[in-house]
Amino acid sequence: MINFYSVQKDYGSHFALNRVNIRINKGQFCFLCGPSGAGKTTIINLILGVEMPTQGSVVVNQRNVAMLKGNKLAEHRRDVGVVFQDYRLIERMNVHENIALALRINNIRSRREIDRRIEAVCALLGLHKHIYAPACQLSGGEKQRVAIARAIIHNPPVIVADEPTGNLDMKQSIDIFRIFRKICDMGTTVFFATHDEHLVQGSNIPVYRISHGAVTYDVSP
Ligand SMILES: Nc1ncnc2c1ncn2[C@@H]1O[C@H](COP(=O)(O)OP(=O)(O)OP(=O)(O)O)[C@@H](O)[C@H]1O
Repeated sequence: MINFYSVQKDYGSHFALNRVNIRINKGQFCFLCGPSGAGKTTIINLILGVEMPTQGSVVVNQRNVAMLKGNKLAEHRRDVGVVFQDYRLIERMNVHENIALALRINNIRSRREIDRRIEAVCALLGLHKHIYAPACQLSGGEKQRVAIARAIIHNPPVIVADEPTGNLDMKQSIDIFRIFRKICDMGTTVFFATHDEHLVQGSNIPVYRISHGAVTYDVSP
C-alpha cells in the first residue's frame, strides 16, 4: 500500500532522507516515530506527492508517485486522506460546513447524501453534539476529530497523519490515537507520524523509527 524503495531526499546540500525503505500493507497501522527535524514531514510529503525523491521511488496504492501529473496526481491525493498537527479547519465555518467542503471537492453534490455522510461520520467520531458549532468554538481534541472526519469522509484507502496529537494533552492524544485505531479496524491503512513515545510504547503497533534521515523498523515496540 505504501512502499519506499531506497529513497533519498536532498534539499540542496542537506540530506534529509538516506536510503529509506518502508513497506506498509493494506489495512495495516504503522507509526513513524522520531524527534523534531528527523524527516517525518518529508516522508509524509513524499507520500502525498508534495515532494519528489532525489533517488529511489515511492509507490502508494500501486502508483509511482513521481510519475503522476495533473488529474492523476489529483486522484492520488484524493486517495490519501491527510491529518495535520494544526487541524487546518476554516475557523469561521461550522463542523458540517468544514466536512462538506471535502465532499464537494470529491464531486459529491447531493445535499441529502452530504447530510447522510456527515451525520454518520460525526456519530462515529463523537461529534454529533457539535455538528453546527463553529470550528473556532471547539477544543483542540474536537477540532482534530473534525479534521479526521474531513480526511475520511470520502473513504480513502490510506490515511497519513503528521503529528496529529502534537497540540493535544495526554488524554486527548490517547482519544485521537484510539480513533485512528478504529479507522484502521474498519479497513483503512494508517501511517501515524509522532514524536510521542508514550503513544508508541506498549501499543504493539509496528514502528518505523527515524533519526537523522535514516529509518529502522521495530515490529513490537
Ligand atoms: N524545503 C526544505 N528545504 C530545506 N531543508 C528542509 C526542507 N524541508 C525540510 N528540510 C530539512 O529536512 C530535515 C527534515 O525535516 P522534516 O520537516 O521532515 O522533519 P520532521 O521530523 O517532520 O520535524 P518536525 O517534527 O519538527 O516537523 C530538517 O533538517 C529540515 O530542516
